[in-house]
Amino acid sequence: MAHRFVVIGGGPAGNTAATTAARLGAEVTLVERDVVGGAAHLRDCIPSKAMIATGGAMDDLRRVAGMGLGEVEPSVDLAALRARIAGIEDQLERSVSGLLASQGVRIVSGTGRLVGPHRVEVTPHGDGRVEVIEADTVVLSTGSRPRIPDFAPIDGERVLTTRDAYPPPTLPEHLVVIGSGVTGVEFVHMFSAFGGEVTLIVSRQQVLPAKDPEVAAVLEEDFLRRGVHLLKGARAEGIDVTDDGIAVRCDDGRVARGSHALLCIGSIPNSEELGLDAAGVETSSGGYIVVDHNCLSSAPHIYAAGDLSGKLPLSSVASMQGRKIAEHALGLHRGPHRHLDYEKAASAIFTDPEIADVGLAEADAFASGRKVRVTKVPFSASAKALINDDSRGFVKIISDPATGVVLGGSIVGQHAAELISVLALAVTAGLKVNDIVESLLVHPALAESLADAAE
Ligand SMILES: Cc1cc2nc3c(=O)[nH]c(=O)nc-3n(C[C@H](O)[C@H](O)[C@H](O)COP(=O)(O)OP(=O)(O)OC[C@H]3O[C@@H](n4cnc5c(N)ncnc54)[C@H](O)[C@@H]3O)c2cc1C
Ligand SMILES: NC(=O)c1ccc[n+]([C@@H]2O[C@H](COP(=O)([O-])OP(=O)(O)OC[C@H]3O[C@@H](n4cnc5c(N)ncnc54)[C@H](O)[C@@H]3O)[C@@H](O)[C@H]2O)c1
Repeated sequence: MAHRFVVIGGGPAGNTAATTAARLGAEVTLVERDVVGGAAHLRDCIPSKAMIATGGAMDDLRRVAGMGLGEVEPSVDLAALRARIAGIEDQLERSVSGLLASQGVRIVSGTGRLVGPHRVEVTPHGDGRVEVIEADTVVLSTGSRPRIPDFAPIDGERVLTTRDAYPPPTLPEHLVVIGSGVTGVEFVHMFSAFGGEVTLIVSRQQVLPAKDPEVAAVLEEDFLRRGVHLLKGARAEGIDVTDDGIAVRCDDGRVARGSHALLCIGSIPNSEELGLDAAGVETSSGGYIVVDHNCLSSAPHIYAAGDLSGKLPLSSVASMQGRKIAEHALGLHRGPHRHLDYEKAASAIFTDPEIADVGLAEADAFASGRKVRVTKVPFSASAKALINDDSRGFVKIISDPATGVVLGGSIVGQHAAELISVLALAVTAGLKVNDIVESLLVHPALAESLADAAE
């Protein structure tokens, strides 16, 4: 009998686990209650990037003077933007569903939960019959949802979670963004590019508190240039909805007024209704499933992946976890294999300029006393950056001074999210700075700055 592989949740984690397991010969069932492709993925990650791309196009048009062209003042067509976002979601959902179907994965539409160590119960939407599916392996990949504190009267009109904002019913004249992590700064960038006024409530003294201060400073400079109001050292603790807008009350007595408020204060895992006790699956105090390096939970055949696993909450990481789980469950780890190393995950923040990094951070190396070589070149020395009329930012490479092996790097500037792939490959494959220096790259190209920094 084929291995019965049951997945609850069809986001990047679940659908990659499903297609990989099917390719390896398992009999795969995928249970999804909402949207195949993933609610966080298709209703946060992707639309936020699509809206940022639209804002970026507007910024490019405003910059045409620098390219020797006449000035243009673009405006947003809200209906066209809404249709663009819906079109992208539809196309990606169809493409993921098509891939699953082509691999023979059975998709069951409904809400899944464990009713025993090897049994998953699915409650369909509407009047359908409750189904119980027997499983040899279960993958829990139900993702996360925006955290909504008691003080926030979310109405989807003026007080929004991120999922209400692609785009919101009306374009904010003045948006107050609460929270300055990755999500918060991307939204500040997005709505200021659309031409609105933006206030950002920053709970610490620096936006992106987890990032390199040098990188955060470049972003703050851009925000100030755009006229963004930064309320530093303030935590939101109340939101009042008035006739003509909103007022966000902060714990230090300051009040941020605007037309709309947007919560960007993190996510919580979808774990409460999964029947975890019925299968002996342990969770952390935050509700994440406790997993080992193979994403295996405290139950020997139940895995967790994606945001639910409490590791690095990125779509790219979720997919890789899904792939590794299927390979582990179906015995591929008995041969040579590479463990998932979260420290080597590349990530990017889609602001203007973009910010991307991978591997060891300079600050972490110094904090741990590790000897590293840090080399940095600005894009102002790049012919391509000058041709593009945007020479902001830099490339920084962290390497081992003894061996030359690339340990990490960060890039701030145009196309940083694409360029970081070269360093991600170097970090994963253990390449040396000389491998980059001796690669014959295209000229003129921004990637040449990587070779210059590796020199
Ligand atoms: C604003 C924002 C922007 C982001 N941008 C990026 C980015 O640029 N790059 C990046 O890599 N990551 C980004 N992320 C993170 C990324 O979206 C998540 O890490 C990723 O979607 C997690 O994948 P997942 O499979 O765990 O969860 P999801 O994508 O949420 O999929 C989980 C699925 O499980 C389903 N489900 C839940 N409970 C049940 C149940 N009981 N039964 C059946 N189905 C169920 C849900 O409907 C959902 O479809 C962003 C996140 C946010 C909030
Ligand atoms: N481009 C990308 O890849 C991308 C984009 C968005 C999110 N993500 C993923 O999602 C993860 C979570 O990011 P996030 O920004 O959604 O959450 P986060 O938890 O990293 O940041 C939330 C911020 O809100 C602040 N905060 C909390 N309560 C507050 C209050 N009452 N008032 C003011 N500030 C408050 C916190 O101090 C924190 O700085 C990221 O680490 C990343 O993995 C990725």
